[in-house]
Amino acid sequence: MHDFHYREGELYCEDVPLSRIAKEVGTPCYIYSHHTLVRHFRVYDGAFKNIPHIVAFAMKANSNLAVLRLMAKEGSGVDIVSGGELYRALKAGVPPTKIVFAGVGKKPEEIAEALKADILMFNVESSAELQAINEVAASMGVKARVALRINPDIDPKTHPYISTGLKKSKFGIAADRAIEEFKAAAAFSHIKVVGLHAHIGSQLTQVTPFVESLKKVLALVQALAEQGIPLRYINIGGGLGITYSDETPPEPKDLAEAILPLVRDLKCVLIMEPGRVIVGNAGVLLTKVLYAKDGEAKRFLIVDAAMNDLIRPSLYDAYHDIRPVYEAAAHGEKKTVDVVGPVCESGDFLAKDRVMPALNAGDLMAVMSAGAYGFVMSSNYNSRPRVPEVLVHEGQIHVIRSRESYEDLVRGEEIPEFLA
Ligand SMILES: Cc1ncc(COP(=O)(O)O)c(C=O)c1O
Ligand SMILES: N[C@@H](CCCC[NH3+])C(=O)O
Repeated sequence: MHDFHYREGELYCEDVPLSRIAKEVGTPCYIYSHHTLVRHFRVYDGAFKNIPHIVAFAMKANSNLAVLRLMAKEGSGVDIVSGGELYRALKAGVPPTKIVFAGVGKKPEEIAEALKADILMFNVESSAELQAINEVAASMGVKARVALRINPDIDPKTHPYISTGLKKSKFGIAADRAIEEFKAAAAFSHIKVVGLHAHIGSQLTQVTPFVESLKKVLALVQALAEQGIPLRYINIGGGLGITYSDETPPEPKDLAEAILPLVRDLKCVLIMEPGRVIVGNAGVLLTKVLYAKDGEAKRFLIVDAAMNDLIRPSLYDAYHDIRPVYEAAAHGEKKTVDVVGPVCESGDFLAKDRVMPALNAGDLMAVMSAGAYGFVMSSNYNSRPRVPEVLVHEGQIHVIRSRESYEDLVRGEEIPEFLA
């Protein structure tokens, strides 16, 4: 995260001190580095430059319009999972020719919207969905391009909540039923089978599960070609992990090195759906200590951000590094603390039993590695307005989503006449 660094004792994002953002925008807020976002995209995309490929950024990780626009400008496509994500992608100017649509529960309206936009393809997760897509396409007089998402039954060795390619998972079609499903798909009047998709999980820290999954995919691609169903696209999903604390995940070039020899001679376009690896370490959540409280057993730092702003610690027991904005504090006395928010839940914490500098009320701190699955998973729980998102670019602070107001909180709610 070298665009987030200490300079003269203070934490900066690129050339902007975080204290300036706190002053101008307030806390809590999400802060993204434009420079890091672009660099991460280019490193990933560049690793695969020797073969025909599409990077379809998994926008579920961060779907802010400005982030999507900058990705599109870099040549990225997107992996979407809902009509809402399609709407955002189109609004941000992502070309439909680079949009792929995954998810186990696509609704007929969403399928119609995607067909109308003429997206590249649907990643189909069941035979019932295939039928639904065929019906919607028939009613619109078009043919839907699809890839079947297979479940390769590979253990990605990550958190169980973010494993997606095991037999017991709800995602994809069992690999041993794939040929049968592909044959059925090819027989539909309004379906054109163009690819095969597999995504086995998120925050992967080893290359081996990717390779094992790809080997299963390639065996199927060959078997399908022999049965007269040639495929043009192979989608290996996303999932590359990042360093939150001491993980040492492979870099995109390591992934490319392991994968390219296996796919080089195929006449296929490789699609990849990285999310976290592009945006995770390009963002932080800036928060302020409201109170320090010494409880019976431990010390609590009560901050103005909470589980509704960043749910990963509460949901997955995920580790996010926390750094004081003023470096002097980092070198001061350390204590074991819980960093907690104001939400009325015991599970509302950003760090538990963390040995960290003894900060006090008014101190600013940055929750690191919060660019992926941060703001997008935030909620209004406890009627807390969602926080702003800020993009730093060439010394400027751009508010790319403003802080919600109390009016925003009640938008769409109504008290019916009979209660008047
Ligand atoms: C189908 C699909 N593609 C891509 C991704 C992106 O994953 P990650 O953010 O781990 O790269 C996900 C989420 O795990 C997914 O479900
Ligand atoms: N939300 C998860 C990742 C989910 C991946 C979705 N396919 C996380 O924060 O780690």
